Amino acid sequence: MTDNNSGRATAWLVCLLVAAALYGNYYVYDSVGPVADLLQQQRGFSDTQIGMLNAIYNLPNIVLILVGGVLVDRFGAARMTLWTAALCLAGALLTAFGPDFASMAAGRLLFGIGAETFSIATVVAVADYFGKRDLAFAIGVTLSVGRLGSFSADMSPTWFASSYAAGWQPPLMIAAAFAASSFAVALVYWWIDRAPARERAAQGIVAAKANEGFAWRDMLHFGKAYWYLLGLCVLWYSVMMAFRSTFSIKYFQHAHGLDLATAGEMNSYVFLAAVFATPAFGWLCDRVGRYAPFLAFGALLLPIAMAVMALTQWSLWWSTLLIGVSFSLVPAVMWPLCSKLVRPNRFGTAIGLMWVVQNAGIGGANMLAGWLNSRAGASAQNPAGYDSMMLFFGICSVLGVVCALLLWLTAGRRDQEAATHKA
Ligand SMILES: N[C@@H](Cc1c[nH]cn1)C(=O)NCC(=O)O
Repeated sequence: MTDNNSGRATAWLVCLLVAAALYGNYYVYDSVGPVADLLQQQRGFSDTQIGMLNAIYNLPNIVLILVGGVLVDRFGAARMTLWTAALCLAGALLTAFGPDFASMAAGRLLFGIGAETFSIATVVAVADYFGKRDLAFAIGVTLSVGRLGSFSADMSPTWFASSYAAGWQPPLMIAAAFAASSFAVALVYWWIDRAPARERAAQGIVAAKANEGFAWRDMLHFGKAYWYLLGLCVLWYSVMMAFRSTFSIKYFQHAHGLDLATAGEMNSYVFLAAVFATPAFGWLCDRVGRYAPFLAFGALLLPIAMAVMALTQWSLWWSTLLIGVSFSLVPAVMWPLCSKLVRPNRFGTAIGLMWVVQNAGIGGANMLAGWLNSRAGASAQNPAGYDSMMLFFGICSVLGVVCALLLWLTAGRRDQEAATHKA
């Protein structure tokens, strides 16, 4: 389908539409943090309630994304992108207009149920159109535009200062508007996909999906390389998300003496680096035709960054640089490589299973790291109290490197070979 010029043009159009849809989705994902203080001051929400508005996103997905992945394989990426974008819009509206905490939490729950399956559908959409050629670059482009959505949400107090001055609700209404634009773009993608979907059906891909029913059994037949990839996904995302999204700013302040603004800025550079570097690394992997060695290199940078932060007094620019490269390289390679390790009609299920464990891992790492800090009394007066958290993150990231090396040994000697031995 993608061998001729019009096929390539359609593929890039779909890639850009999916990227635009992901931008709105990631904006809503990160929209609670900037209004946290206003919610506390104006609605009297406690820290626990604000934490719950984000936690409620992850918890149901420990079970639900697997179903979402199976549904993507069964009904196709375009239909699932559209349906889940509608769910996300409903969730964002309820969060913005909910009269009390319970309805706001229900809104975040609805958004979470839609958003993770939506993300799977976007990766599968790109894989449907790009096959082998330029796949990592195209996935890198969509992820990078998604990261721009996260970055925009972080910057929204500056960009939409007047809405923040008006209170907690207008910024969440802006987030709902981004969810609406994401739905509109998903609708255009679904419309464009109708003819190519018929073509895929004629080639037997969709027919195979529909006839084979649910795929629980198939998961047991994913090859060894897939399970090493899953191990890396859980360990790497647990450290990356629990550290960078939850504890890094506080750690920079207490253990390295940065003020809040500088610590926040230092953290946001990781997002900004990923906007540019993710597609660049994807492009490089496509050109070189190797994936596993790049993945192992990206995974290795994380424990090195942890060691630099915990064991040296080097400038935090070094660890930010290392984490920025790792945060750009690993996702740019992980999802294209996953598509090479399983059959196309099981790709959604394969990502779904990875994200089930990933969500549990991120939730567990957040809780364990918080408990380790509290137990050791970590604070500005006691920076050594963060040592056990850093050791925990260090061990997880080293185990991630072990998974990446085993993956390289199993499937990566010539990555292309993996495609011919799919589970
Ligand atoms: N399961 C998602 C988690 C996420 C991050 N931001 C929004 N959702 C995931 O792993 N997505 C791929 C990624 O690297 O963002």
